[in-house]
Amino acid sequence: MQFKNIHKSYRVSGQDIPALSGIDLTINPGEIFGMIGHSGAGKSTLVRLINLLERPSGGELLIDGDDITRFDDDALRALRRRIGMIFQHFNLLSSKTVADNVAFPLRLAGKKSRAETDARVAELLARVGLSEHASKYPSQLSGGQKQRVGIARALATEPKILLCDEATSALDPQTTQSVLRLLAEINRELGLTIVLITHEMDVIRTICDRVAVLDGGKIVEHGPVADVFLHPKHITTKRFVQESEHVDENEQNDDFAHVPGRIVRLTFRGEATYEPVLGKVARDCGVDFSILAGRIDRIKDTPYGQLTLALTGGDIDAALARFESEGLTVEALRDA
Ligand SMILES: Nc1ncnc2c1ncn2[C@@H]1O[C@H](COP(=O)(O)OP(=O)(O)OP(=O)(O)O)[C@@H](O)[C@H]1O
Repeated sequence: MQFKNIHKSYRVSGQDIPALSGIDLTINPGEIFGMIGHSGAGKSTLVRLINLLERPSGGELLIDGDDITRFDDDALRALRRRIGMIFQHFNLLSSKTVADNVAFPLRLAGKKSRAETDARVAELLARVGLSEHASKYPSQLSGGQKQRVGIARALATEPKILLCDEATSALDPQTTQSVLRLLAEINRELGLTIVLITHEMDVIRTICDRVAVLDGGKIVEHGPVADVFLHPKHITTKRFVQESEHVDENEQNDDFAHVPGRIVRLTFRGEATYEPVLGKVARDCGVDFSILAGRIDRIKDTPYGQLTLALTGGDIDAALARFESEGLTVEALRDA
């Protein structure tokens, strides 16, 4: 999927108000791509362009090499069957049972017999863990269960792409994790491309391979999740990272004002996270360290650690060079 210089404006009271400007982006088949941004950044607009719920005002949007903005009605209908979507508020039909909600897109497509539809619905409900709830109505389900119905319905027509519009924003943290696990499993097992938008860093950190940060209708930073979030460059990305880590960098710098030594941040990734590098290098170089801040976490399946250290004594330059040669990233936060 390729966005080429995509622009989108909305006409409001006779004026064109830009919502997206100059979006250039490639999303690879089979990846989970996240878009993060604050309210009004343009996330919903961007995701809704992919199935042409909104039309771009300019630029090209290629899927499998075809510019979908030029599709006629038939091609567009076929495209939409290849793209499933789930929503923040689930958008289930309240007067239909769980099974009928999931069957709905199959009946619309009109290609399957009754028996085939029933079999497909049973298979989808089993996949999302709702087999026992087939004859319930949406009002009898929890939020997480409703989103599972949404996922089963979105998968009914065997899409290649799944769009998730703030799909976990109405759910509590535990339910969010279980829905994200289900999405990751679907991505792995069905090879589906997932594009999700969110304002929550943790969602991106948990399942995305790559991320784009949107601000004011533009992509301000994008790349592999670990690169973008461990070494954020743009102020908006830095704020998302700080919010998710509950860290106020200014406050922290004030706290460190009275700590002697050179202050550095070390980032460990993958297997290096569990290596006893710190002690070894400190000993070899005669450097003392105090740990000022730190966290160990995972980005998707990869562990990482970040430590803020004050270094004193010994050969600090040699220690920093050793850290780098051991594969850690070293950022100088304050010279002595
Ligand atoms: N149908 C519309 N008509 C007019 N303006 C719109 C319309 N939809 C979105 N906008 C405007 O376009 C900009 C981007 O909105 P969009 O909904 O894409 O952002 P968002 O990042 O998804 O925000 P949120 O998380 O609040 O939904 C905003 O300034 C919004 O007011």
